[in-house]
Amino acid sequence: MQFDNTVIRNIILIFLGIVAFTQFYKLYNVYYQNNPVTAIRDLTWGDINFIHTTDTHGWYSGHLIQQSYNADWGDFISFTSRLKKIADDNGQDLLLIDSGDRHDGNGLSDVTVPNGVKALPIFMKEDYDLLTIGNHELYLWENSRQEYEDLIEHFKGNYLSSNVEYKLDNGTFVTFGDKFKYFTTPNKHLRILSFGFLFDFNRFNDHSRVTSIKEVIDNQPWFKETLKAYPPEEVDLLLLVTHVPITRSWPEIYYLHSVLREFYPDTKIQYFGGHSHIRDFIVLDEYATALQSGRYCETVGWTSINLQTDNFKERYSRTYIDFNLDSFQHHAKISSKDSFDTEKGVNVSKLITQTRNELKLNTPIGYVKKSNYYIDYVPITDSKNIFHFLTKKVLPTLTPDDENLEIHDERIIIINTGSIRYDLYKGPYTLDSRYIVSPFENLWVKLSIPKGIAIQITPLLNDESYIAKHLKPPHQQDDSDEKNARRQTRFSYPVLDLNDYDKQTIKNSKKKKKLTKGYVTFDDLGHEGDDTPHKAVVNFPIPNVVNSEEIKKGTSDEEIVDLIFYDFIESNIIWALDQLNYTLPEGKGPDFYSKKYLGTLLNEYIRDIGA
Ligand SMILES: Nc1nc2c(ncn2[C@@H]2O[C@H](COP(=O)(O)O)[C@@H](O)[C@H]2O)c(=O)[nH]1
Ligand SMILES: [Zn+2]
Ligand SMILES: [Zn+2]
Repeated sequence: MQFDNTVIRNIILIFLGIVAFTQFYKLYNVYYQNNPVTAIRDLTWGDINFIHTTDTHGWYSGHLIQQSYNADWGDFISFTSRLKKIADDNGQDLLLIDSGDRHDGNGLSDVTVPNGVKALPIFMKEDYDLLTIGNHELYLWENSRQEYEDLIEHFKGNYLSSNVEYKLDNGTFVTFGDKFKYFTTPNKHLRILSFGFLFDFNRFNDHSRVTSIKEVIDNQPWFKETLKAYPPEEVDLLLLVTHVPITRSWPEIYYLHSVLREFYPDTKIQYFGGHSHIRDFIVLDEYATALQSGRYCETVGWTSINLQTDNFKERYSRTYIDFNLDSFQHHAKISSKDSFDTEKGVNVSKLITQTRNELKLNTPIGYVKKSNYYIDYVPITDSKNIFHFLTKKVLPTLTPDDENLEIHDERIIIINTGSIRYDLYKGPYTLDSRYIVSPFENLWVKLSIPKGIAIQITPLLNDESYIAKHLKPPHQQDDSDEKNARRQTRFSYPVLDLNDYDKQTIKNSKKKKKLTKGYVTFDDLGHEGDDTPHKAVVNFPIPNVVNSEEIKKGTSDEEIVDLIFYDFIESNIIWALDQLNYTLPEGKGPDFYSKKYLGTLLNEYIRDIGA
């Protein structure tokens, strides 16, 4: 068989092309091994440096099935102790700050009575320089009492709370810790005046009291007297440890800042925020910034300040450190785990394991076979959305505790979406999983009202008014106006081009095989704050409330139906009825319906039916 030269030449060319491509692909991989796009971005150190945690919500075991957050509290303690050594060796200061919310959302804190009794001693192993109180320390008296009797005693003088008080048995109100602290840092001898604030939270238990920041500033003389007692020439840095979102759409920090600037026109001011569970960094002016560090031990926040430079860009740095060992060891500059571990850190990790065994947190309840169920990684209409799963499958299994209770043929069951705290992942569903997803132990109550009224409640609560806004997942409370404002207008240091961000994110997402999913944070300093580049996780919008609907077609609006909801959102339901000009019959408040918590319903559904 005669082959003409062309065919032979083509075969050789194809062969050479395959060889060249193979070589190129090998070189491409070698390049990425040495320069992986997931190369961890280094920390920038300054005269004074801060490690910040907030909204840990009991996640001290770490995330057992998420590699990106595989470090536990013992590893975190080893990490901060290594960083302290680096700071001391360089004559720099490093302060550890926590912004509260240490309960609700993890079996380690929530499975005990009272909540937190085993988790808080683990939290307290970390030597925080300053910490404050979150709203989750105030829903239940038992948690407020723990703060007052245990944490404040333990953190002597470092627990600041300028607008929250605790009621003693004799009825007098006292400060949770101290209203302010004036101190000097060990290495740079910086003189710091610090305060601790909580947002204007009104669901505090009757053994506590929150006064709004504005009320404290305007009507409690002690605050301005303190500012006058420590004039600018005696203060190198003002430090505000808060459980307040720093986002521009939440005004409280900005009011506080306007007053502080009256007394301290150009003193450096560092704010730490919390509550809305997002990573964020805001530039308030050229001598003031605010850092917020996510949630659930997914993030360790970092910010540094160079106090001497006149150049804004050299003055500040911020990093959101993924809560994992690779990141921790990278920033500690210690490649071997054995050398990275500290005795205290190892002992705390052992205590966590021992506590988890004692609490039987890994007890299997069932198995999530079919899918992951996400809070907002997929739209609410998607069968893989957890609210879709709960409203279609789980809530309809709720039955009244009293079988003699008067009930009607049709019913609507409403939950606030903020009551669901984390995605539900495929795999073993354990006692821990139940608290991770649905930790709150609210009673179900019932109102029997005309169908025409009942079907309007959910849409009404899902408008963006303030009263309803606090019912959705915290990170979704940063409303879309704020997100858009953040993307279009930038503070003048530096002016960021929105397109840069989009280009970078699209570029990153094109390297999908090299990037893990995770946070891609766009803040006032740009989009390279995350220490580990990720492929962005999408957050679809989530409403304030969702409901299951067991309503028949064709029945009239006057038909009486049962509206069932958490007692936690009773005030919001009553508000909605008022908005609808519906008056409940005399003495017909909500009736008790069931004390089978949603978490228990979920357990039974997964155990008996499977998900
Ligand atoms: N159904 C319930 N939802 C609750 C309860 N306590 C709090 N929440 C929800 O959490 C957010 C606040 O969370 P945070 O971590 O940002 O402080 C709140 O707005 C509610 O949506 C509860 O007992 N039951
Ligand atoms: Zn929180
Ligand atoms: Zn909070």
